[in-house]
Amino acid sequence: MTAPLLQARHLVKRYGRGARSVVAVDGVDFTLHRGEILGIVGESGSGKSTLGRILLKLTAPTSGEVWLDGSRVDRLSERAFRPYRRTIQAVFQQPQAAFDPRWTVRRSIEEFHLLRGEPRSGAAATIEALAREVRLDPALLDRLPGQVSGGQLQRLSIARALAARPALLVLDEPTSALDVSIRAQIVRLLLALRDEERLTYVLISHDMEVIRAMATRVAVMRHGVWVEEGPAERVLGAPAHPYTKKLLAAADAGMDLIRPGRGR
Ligand SMILES: Nc1ncnc2c1ncn2[C@@H]1O[C@H](COP(=O)(O)OP(=O)(O)OP(=O)(O)O)[C@@H](O)[C@H]1O
Repeated sequence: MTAPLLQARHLVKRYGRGARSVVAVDGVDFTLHRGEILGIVGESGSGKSTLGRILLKLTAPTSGEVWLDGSRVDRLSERAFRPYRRTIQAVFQQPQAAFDPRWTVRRSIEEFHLLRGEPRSGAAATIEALAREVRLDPALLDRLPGQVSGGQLQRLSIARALAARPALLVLDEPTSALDVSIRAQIVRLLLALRDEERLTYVLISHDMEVIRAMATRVAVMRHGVWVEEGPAERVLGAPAHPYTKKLLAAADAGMDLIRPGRGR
């Protein structure tokens, strides 16, 4: 068996101090192997995004460890972490955040590509190939972010993440801002890319349908704690924890019990 791609060891994140502090992540442990899709579900405020941000090194854990590709990375300086920025990339709910509204999407992807240390020569061909990878006409690259649809912009943000040739994508509510009809297309695209690019995903979603369609493993998070974790079929088909049962029943009844927060 190959070494795990990602490991979390007893991660804790506390925001603030004293009586008013919030423990957003409360002792999370897991090991993720290549090719897996780990779905993380839980109500709004359960700590899913905070966990994703710790993995991406966008926020530091209060305690605990993150191991990427066999190396401990949570204590590294930004400079020392730079090579790992290629390994782990993110796709967020609002694709607009990945693009400068004044630039063509080509320029935003190109800048990102250069930031990742890729040479300028060949960048244009690479970026057009990336557009095709996400099943878009490269002509769209010359538009501003406001001149493409939400679904197209999410595809472009996936292309931007792929520009780094990552091994792992943290997908934080990647379909939640999209129309229902577009969601299925993005799910199909992400599944196809996982196979084509041998990717591994951490998938944060409040949408049980998306989790059902994609996850190979599911973790259920409540108040910062993983109350249940296991193979997707088992957790979704025969949940053991009462909270998981409650979430699944709410999803079956069409209730949006775990709607994600917006605008943070
Ligand atoms: N920067 C911050 N400062 C203080 N508290 C925060 C901060 N970010 C998140 N929190 C708090 O930490 C807890 C977990 O939030 P988090 O956004 O990780 O949950 P979530 O499960 O992703 O929620 P949602 O689905 O609504 O995005 C919440 O109580 C939230 O209010």
